[in-house]
Amino acid sequence: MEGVDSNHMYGKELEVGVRVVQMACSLCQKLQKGSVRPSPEQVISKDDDSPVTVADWSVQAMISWMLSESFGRENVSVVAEEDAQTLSYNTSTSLLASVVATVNETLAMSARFGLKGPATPLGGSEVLDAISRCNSTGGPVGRHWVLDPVDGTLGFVRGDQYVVALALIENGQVVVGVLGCPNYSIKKKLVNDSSVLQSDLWQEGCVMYTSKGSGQSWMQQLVQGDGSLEWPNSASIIRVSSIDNPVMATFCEPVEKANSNHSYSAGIAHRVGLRKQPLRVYSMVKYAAIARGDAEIYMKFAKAGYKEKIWDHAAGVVIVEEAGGVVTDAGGRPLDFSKGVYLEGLDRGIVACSGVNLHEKIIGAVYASWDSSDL
Ligand SMILES: Nc1ncnc2c1ncn2[C@@H]1O[C@H](COP(=O)(O)O)[C@@H](OP(=O)(O)O)[C@H]1O
Ligand SMILES: [Mg+2]
Repeated sequence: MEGVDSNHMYGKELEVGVRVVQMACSLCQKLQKGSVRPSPEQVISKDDDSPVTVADWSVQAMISWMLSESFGRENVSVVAEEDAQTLSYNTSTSLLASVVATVNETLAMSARFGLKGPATPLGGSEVLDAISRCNSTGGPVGRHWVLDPVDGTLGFVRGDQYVVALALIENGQVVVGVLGCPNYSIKKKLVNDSSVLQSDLWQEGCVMYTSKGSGQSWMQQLVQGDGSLEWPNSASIIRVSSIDNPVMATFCEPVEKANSNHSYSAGIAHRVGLRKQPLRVYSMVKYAAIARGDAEIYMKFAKAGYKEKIWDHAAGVVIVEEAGGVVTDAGGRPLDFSKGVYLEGLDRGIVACSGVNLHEKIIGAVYASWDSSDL
């Protein structure tokens, strides 16, 4: 029951990745708990209408700074969701001050997570610089970290599921994946009733991680209260579900209709004989649910023209694969992380399954039904 140690390939990258994601989860929980939960005016709408909060910027700044410290600034290329533009406006002084305070409060706890923080607190320009350094566009050559500081920002704002997702891509392949799931308890299963996800589960979240080729994915508890992170640690190995009968299988999909066509996935579900109601969950927690066997299928069919970004999938895909699952586009081909910020060439949608039998059935149903759909 021991997690990977530093002799393992990508050992240092994985170790630093888990430590910073644990720290980021702690940051998010502090913001989400009680009084400092973002009020509506603290949730800013981006150009694509998706929300961004102090948590998104603070996590990105903190992780960017830590990666630079750990691996050397000149060696670190980060592809991440946020930029520093809004925060740099003259009208954003108080927003920037909140981000700087949050980042410094978190960095001050570095030792508990086995990391070294700055000698003196970071100033505004250092925080802005750490955020804007994450402007790499990735690509087929070299090492690129891929970060979604808060995936499922809507879930975060609503006190529901969200994740901190960090991955490392090397020469176009995802080689390390870390998913911090602050509201996804190690013990409790996901249910459709979001009222069960309220405050009693805070502090019981988990972090999942893997490195490519290890043949295993791990799960550990979030560091609690004033606790500290041990490494190597007592993480548990997680495996996908062994259910391959569609009648018994659970499928999950995005909560938001705008992000995936619910009626098309319902048609696929009917065709392959799935009986259970879909489990609608925000964020990459859907990948986490497949990896640890809480669900068997994840389907996402975005509107034509929407281009999936690598940070919304990289960490989840490698964790599901190493836990024994299969992830492809809806045409059955592997996702291509080598083309830059987007999953270029993605065929119709994304299908993640606990095993090949269910996966073949879903892909077959897509081929059989696509032409008669309005997608
Ligand atoms: N129109 C759209 N279609 C599909 N996915 C979208 C979308 N608009 C945003 N998304 C992505 O869907 C993610 C949320 O996933 P889900 O719907 O599964 O919870 C968002 O991540 P962020 O919350 O990090 O912006 C965003 O990247
Ligand atoms: Mg996202």
